[in-house]
Amino acid sequence: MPISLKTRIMTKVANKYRLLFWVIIPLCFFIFSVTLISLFAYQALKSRADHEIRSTVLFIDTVLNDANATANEALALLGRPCAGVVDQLRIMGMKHSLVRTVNLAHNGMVYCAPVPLPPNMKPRKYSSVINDVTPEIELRAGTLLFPGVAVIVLRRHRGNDGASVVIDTQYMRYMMDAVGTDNQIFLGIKNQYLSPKGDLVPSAALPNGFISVSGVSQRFPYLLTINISRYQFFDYMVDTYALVILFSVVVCLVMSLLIRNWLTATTSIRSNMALALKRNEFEPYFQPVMNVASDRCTGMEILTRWRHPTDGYVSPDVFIPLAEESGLIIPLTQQLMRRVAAVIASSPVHWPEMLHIAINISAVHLSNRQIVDDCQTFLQTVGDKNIRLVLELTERQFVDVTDTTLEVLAALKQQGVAIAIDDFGTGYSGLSYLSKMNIDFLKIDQSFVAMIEEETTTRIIVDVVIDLAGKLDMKLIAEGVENARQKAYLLDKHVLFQQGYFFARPMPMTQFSLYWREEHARYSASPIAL
Ligand SMILES: Nc1nc2c(ncn2[C@@H]2O[C@@H]3COP(=O)(O)O[C@H]4[C@@H](O)[C@H](n5cnc6c(=O)[nH]c(N)nc65)O[C@@H]4COP(=O)(O)O[C@H]3[C@H]2O)c(=O)[nH]1
Repeated sequence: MPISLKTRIMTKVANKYRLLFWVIIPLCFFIFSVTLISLFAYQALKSRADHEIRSTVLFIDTVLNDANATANEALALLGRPCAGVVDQLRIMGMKHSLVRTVNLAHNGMVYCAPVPLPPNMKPRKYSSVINDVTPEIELRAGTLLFPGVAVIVLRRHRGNDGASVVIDTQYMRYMMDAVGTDNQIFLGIKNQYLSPKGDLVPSAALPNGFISVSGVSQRFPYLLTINISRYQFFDYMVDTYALVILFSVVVCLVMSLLIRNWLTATTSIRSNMALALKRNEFEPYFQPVMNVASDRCTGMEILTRWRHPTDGYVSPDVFIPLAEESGLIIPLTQQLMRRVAAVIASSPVHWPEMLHIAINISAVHLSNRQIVDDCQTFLQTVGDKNIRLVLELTERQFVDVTDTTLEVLAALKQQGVAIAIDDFGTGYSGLSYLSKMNIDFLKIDQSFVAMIEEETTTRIIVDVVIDLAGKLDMKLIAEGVENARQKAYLLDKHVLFQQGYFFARPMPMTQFSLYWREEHARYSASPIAL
């Protein structure tokens, strides 16, 4: 059957999109690793900011505690004439490096300050809030004497009188920097924020961070906020995880290269396969199956070989799965059957006993009624050459036993075609599956035959497989027999039909014709049944 237009178009489209994988898969991997790295960086920055805030809160609380103690001390001076206490206020201010001045107020108006107020300036009125427990704090852009330098004013009240302590924020900001942060810490009191530069920013104008972390003091009514910008975040990520990012880029490139090479190879195999079919590049090889009791050839397994004109030998383990995937397996098998039938038909040899010719078919073939016609054509072509056609179905592929499959199997049986399960012991078939499919032969997989020479415990597996096959009452063929010990062991277990390099390797058509003639000449006398 010629390769259908649909198959050709589908193969072309599949090949085209397949190539995208070498870009998509590494790209997905890269996106995944960058996402993971970003999550790590996000978590690391967040917990670093948390830590910075906790340390800064501790520090500011200490400063405010000192200021609060000073204010409490100053409260004791309330009511006394300013001239008598102003020196004490000065000394109190000097005790703490961050305290700029200590003032006393009466009826909400400052009446005593260490530095005389300019005569044209009225001191600010005290807040009406009277709270003896928590001191009141307030941010100011500057004082009357130093208008451009932001301060915190802490007040303690006694009725409408009170003491206020003015705290310099400049040192506080230096100290905040000393916590070792690159992040921007804002100190929020009431509706204003003190920026790291010393400006006062209203809450609404606070810049939005990509990551925002806040913390409050348990003791004083203020808030600290760190806003980490997107730029800072990426900067940190690139700085900290540069090696990991580089590593994932290298992995992506290598991955992309490997996938690309693999895809190009398989894609070229795929597209070459259609051409190879047209050019008859697939060749049947013949591997004899022996009856070891009589040492005679009773069958041949047909194995496809592809010798590409430029790429050389391509293993069936590579091109058969690709042919199955792309739908080329059916035309490939049909071509093979035609060629094998033609070789047998053209040979002058007429095999004295029934010779089994086993063709490998894929599971998909059984759900296609075309196989019945193909077998019919094969049998008609070989005519009276005394050939029994065997279809070998690998156990590694699952066959969905549908009504069509059963119809196909019944039709094949009627034609006298036998069914063998290849690679028995490695795949899907359960007992009910085998009985439904009406199987004639089981081929013990070569991996079990290889176990024969291993330790007794491993060899038990071979015995179990042989026993199971025997109990299923099917004829057994062992494949992959490579030496006399394996042959003898299998014979001892009554596995008479054996195939493998020990007897003969798969051979091309020319060699097969010769082999066939020789075998025929030597053994045509005594009949053997398979
Ligand atoms: N180590 C060892 N190997 C041995 C020995 N005797 C035979 N072999 C190899 O074992 C494989 C037996 O074929 P399989 O199990 O049907 O396994 C086959 C079969 O499943 C598949 N295959 C080959 N030709 C076709 C085909 O035309 N159609 C389909 N659907 N599958 C095919 O490809 C598989 C591999 O085929 P090959 O490479 O030809 O490999 C063949 C054969 O060359 C031995 O003594 N020792």
